[in-house]
Amino acid sequence: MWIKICGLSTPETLDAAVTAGADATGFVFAPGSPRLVDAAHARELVARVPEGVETVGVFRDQPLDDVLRLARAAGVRTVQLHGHEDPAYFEAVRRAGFPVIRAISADTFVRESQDHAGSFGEARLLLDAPDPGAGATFAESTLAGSPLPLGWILAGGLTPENVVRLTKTLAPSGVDVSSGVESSRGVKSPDAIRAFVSAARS
Ligand SMILES: O=C(O)c1ccccc1NCC(=O)[C@H](O)[C@H](O)COP(=O)(O)O
Repeated sequence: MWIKICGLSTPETLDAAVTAGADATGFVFAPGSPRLVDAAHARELVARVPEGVETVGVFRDQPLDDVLRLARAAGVRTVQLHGHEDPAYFEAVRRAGFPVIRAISADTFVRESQDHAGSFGEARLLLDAPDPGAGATFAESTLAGSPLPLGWILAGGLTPENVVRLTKTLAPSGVDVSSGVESSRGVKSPDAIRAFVSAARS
C-alpha cells in the first residue's frame, strides 16, 4: 500500500509522516488552500525528506508556467493536478521531467474517463471526492462494477478509522489523506498521521 500524507506545512508534521513510514509527502500550491505553502518554505520541507520518500506538489487550474516554476523551485519530484488541465498540459508537465498524478472525482471517472484511464499520460490516477482537500468521502457504490486502472490511488475523507475498511472494499494500490489527519482545518496532527499510516499498513 502506497501512502501519501498531503498538505504538510511544518517540519514537525513532515517528520512525523516520514518517521511513521509514509511513502509520499504532499505540498499544496493551490491558491486559497488552508495548506498553501510557498516555494521557499516547501523547499525547506522537501530538503528534510529522505531519499526514497516521494515529494509531490499539488496544483489546481494554475498557469503551466507557474506550476513548473513552483515545482522546480520547491524541488518536488512529482506533480499532482486536481483541476481541468487538458492532455497537452499534462504532456508539457511530463516533458519538463515531472511524473503526473491525475486527480479526478470518482463520479467523473465513472461518467467520463473509465475507458480513457492513462489517456492523459498520467503516471497514476487518483480518485477523490468532488471537492479536494475538504475531507468529504464519495459513496463506495460509485465505483461498483467499474474497471479500475492498475495503480489507482484512493482519496477523499480517509481517516485512521475508515482506511482499513475502505481499502479492503475498494482495493486501491495507494491512499492519499489530508483532512483526516488534522486536528483543525489545515493543521496536521502528528498523532493522527501515525495512526493513519499504521492503520493503512495493517
Ligand atoms: O488540500 C487542499 O486544500 C487542496 C486544494 C486544492 C487541490 C487539492 C487539495 N488537496 C488535495 C488533497 O489533499 C488530497 O489529494 C485529497 O484531495 C484528499 O483530501 P482529504 O479528503 O482532505 O483527505
